[in-house]
Amino acid sequence: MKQNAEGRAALVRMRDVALAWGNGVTALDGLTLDVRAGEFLAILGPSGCGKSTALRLMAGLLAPTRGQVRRDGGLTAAGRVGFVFQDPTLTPWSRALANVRLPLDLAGVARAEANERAAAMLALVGLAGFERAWPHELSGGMRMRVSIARALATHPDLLLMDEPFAALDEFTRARLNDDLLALRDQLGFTVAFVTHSSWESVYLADRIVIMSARPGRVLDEIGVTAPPGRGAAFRASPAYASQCAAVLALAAAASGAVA
Ligand SMILES: Nc1ncnc2c1ncn2[C@@H]1O[C@H](COP(=O)(O)OP(=O)(O)OP(=O)(O)O)[C@@H](O)[C@H]1O
Repeated sequence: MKQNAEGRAALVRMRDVALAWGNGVTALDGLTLDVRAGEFLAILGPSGCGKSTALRLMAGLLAPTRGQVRRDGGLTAAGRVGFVFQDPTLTPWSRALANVRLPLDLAGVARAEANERAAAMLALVGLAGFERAWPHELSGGMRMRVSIARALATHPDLLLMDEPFAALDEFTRARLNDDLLALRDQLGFTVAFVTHSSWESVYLADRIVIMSARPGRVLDEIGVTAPPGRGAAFRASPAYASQCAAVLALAAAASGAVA
C-alpha cells in the first residue's frame, strides 16, 4: 500500500477521475480523492453530483472513463468491501438470519459456520433473538441493522454507505450513528459514507469532503475534531455546533444556495 501525505495508507486512490454515462451525462470530472485506511470519510455534495457513482467506482463496480482508480490489492478478494444503501434491500422471502448469511453463502462458507457467523453479526448490531424474523416484521431501523449486519458478515476492510440513514426518524438515526461508531471501533473497518446531512457528517466522520455540483469533483475538505466515542456530550457541545456550521456553509456554497 502507498502512504499518502498524512502517512496513512490509501485503500482507494482516485486521481483526476471522470465518469461519463452512455446517455452522455458526465457524472464526475476531475475527482481526486483517497480513502485512507482506518478513517471514517464522509462525502457531502449537491443532489446528482456523482456521490453514488464515486462509491461504485470505489467498489470496483464501475471503471472510470478517464483517470485512475487504484484499489488496494486486499480489496479485490470476495467480501473485502461491504455496501449499504438507503434502502436496506433485504430479500423479503428470507428471514433475517438468511439475509445476513447471503455474502457468506456466496463466499462458499459451510452452512453451520455461516449460520453461526450470521447470528453473531446480528447480535453485534443489536438484533439477537430476531434471527427468524421476516423483513416485514421489522421496523425501518431494524431492517437497516440487518442490512449493516449483512454488509459486515464477511468482516470487510472497507464499508461503503450510501445515505444509509436518510429514511429513518431522527432518534433512530442518532441511535444508529452511535451504534455504527461502536461497531467500527470494535471491528476496525474503514468507512466511506455519503450523506446530505452536515450534522451527521460531523458526528460520524474523521474527515469530510465536499463535492461540487455535477460533474462532481472535490471542492473542499475538513478534518473533524471530536473526543473519542463522541456521544451525547459531543452532540450538545459548542465545538460540534461550530463544525456543523462550517460544513453547512461549505455545502451550501457548493450547491449554490445561501447558507
Ligand atoms: N446508470 C446510470 N445511467 C445514466 N446516468 C446515470 C446513471 N446513474 C446515475 N446517473 C446520473 O449520474 C449523475 C450522478 O448520479 P449519482 O447517483 O452518482 O449522484 P448522487 O450525488 O449520488 O445523487 P443524490 O445525492 O441525488 O443521491 C446524475 O445526473 C444521474 O442522473
